[in-house]
Amino acid sequence: MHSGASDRNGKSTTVCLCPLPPKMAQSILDNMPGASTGTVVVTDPLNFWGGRRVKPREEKNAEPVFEPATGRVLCQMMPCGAEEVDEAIKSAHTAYLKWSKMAGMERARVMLEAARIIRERREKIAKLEVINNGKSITEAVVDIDIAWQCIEYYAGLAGTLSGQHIQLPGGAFAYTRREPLGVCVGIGAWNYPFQIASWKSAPALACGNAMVFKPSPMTPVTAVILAEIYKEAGAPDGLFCVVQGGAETGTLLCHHPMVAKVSFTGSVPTGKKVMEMSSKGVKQVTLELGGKSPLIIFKDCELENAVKGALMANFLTQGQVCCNGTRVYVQREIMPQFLEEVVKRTKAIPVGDPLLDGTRMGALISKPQLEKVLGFVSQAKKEGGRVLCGGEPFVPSDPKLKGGYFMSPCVLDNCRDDMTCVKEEIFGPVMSVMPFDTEEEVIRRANNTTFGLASGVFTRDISRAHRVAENLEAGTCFINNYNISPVEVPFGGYKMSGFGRENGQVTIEYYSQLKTVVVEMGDVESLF
Ligand SMILES: NC(=O)c1ccc[n+]([C@@H]2O[C@H](COP(=O)([O-])OP(=O)(O)OC[C@H]3O[C@@H](n4cnc5c(N)ncnc54)[C@H](O)[C@@H]3O)[C@@H](O)[C@H]2O)c1
Ligand SMILES: C[N+](C)(C)CCCC=O
Repeated sequence: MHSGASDRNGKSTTVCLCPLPPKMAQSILDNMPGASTGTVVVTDPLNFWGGRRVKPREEKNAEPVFEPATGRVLCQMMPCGAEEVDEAIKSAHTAYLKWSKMAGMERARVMLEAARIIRERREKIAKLEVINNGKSITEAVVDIDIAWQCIEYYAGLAGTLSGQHIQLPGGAFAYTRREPLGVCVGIGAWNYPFQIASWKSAPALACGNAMVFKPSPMTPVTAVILAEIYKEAGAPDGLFCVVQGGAETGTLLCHHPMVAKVSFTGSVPTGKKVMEMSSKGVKQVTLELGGKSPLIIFKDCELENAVKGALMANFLTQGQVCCNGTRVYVQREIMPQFLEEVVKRTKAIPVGDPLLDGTRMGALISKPQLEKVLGFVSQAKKEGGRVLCGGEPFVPSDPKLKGGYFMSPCVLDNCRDDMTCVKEEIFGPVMSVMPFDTEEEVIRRANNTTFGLASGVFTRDISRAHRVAENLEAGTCFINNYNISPVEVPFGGYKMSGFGRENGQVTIEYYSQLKTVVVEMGDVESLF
């Protein structure tokens, strides 16, 4: 099937599109209830623009996408090139022209319907996420819940966007208008594929923008589900588009002249490139980057909670979480009790088939990532660290999981601030534990990093808790908990962990712009 598209000079060009009716895509989720680890192959197109799934113009440069729990090929990801990126952005711009003229409450109704549909299909979406990402189904369902809650939250804000009236002398006045930016680009990482797509699209759409989203090439299969749901909910065709690809496709998106803003989630090195590319077109940028966050446990803490907090801070999504509290500072007096309990709990974490309800740790995203994390454990031992548990490749007993990327969660002690495992982001299930003596000392050590994404403190002393939170250089500080993600509160980094925010009311500022209108009610008093 062919569809005409006009180029910049208005001449019509023909691009080979192979659209699928939206109902075809539903079949992928419909197959989920009966799916199990090692049985799914995704063959439908994974791009989405113009209100339909679209195959790339030429099926070339295909890259295999693996199921982390089995090492099988889940699908082929074919990166979009310049023509497809241009098609998607133009599709988004067409939708933006319509969507931006709607009232906030009209946008809200579409977003609330999208949130309802996601909620209704949460288990099916979560299952597909598990198959592509490797995280446990228990976590994935929570991730999908946080995704629809984010869309619901910004639907609530869509109708509240407003400006100000300012009275000026002589009857003159001014008012401000909060206006959308236009076509926004979202670029996602692989650890929370559906959630990241939702966290970026929800505020963008609420403010009247359209979005073109590029998932990580390692997790291409669920963002297109979100695109279908937005369409099903009544969004204009092109409002939320999905283009697949890696660095080259991402570069094309950042350079495209019709893109007003780039919201990026990923590593610091890539974030720097995105920032540099966006500067060429003076595009707004939001960077959600890496971290190596401190978790500080004082001797007066409620120890049971502190241990649970340390596990939550290190082992969700196989430790592949940007804001994890992987530098665990424990006041010296309680170190023995802490280590005994945290090692016992870590050893008891069920590792295995991520689709089983009892599993709490699935497979890491890829074989290279598994090998990288195991390399950090080896390096830690060379530098004097002591492995108290885990840190080894894990082969589940189920034969279908033999090729999966599993490892046992690891607790290291005898660590020092100058060790590689303490300085660098590992992005795997490795907790590095260190003793400290005083509050002043631990704040200094906790802040001695170029990162600044998150932090945590466990103490019963309410004054100390807030004093420590004030003095930690990080975008988030969890007090007596860790890695909870209420969408009502902003999330984002300090220092090299990035800037801008996602979630919370403040994020409206990052997806809109303010126009001032000054109204003269009298005559012009001219100097000329
Ligand atoms: N702060 C957060 O919210 C957050 C969340 C998840 C992951 N992360 C960070 O992301 C990293 C792991 O994710 P990753 O391996 O996908 O990161 P990555 O930087 O390798 O890739 C992130 C995304 O950028 C794209 N990309 C790569 N090169 C690009 C380029 N030159 N131009 C445009 N796009 C490009 C990738 O295709 C991918 O979609 C970790 O450092 C982690 O801390 C941060
Ligand atoms: C949902 N969390 C735990 C805040 C993670 C956000 C994305 C970071 O990896």
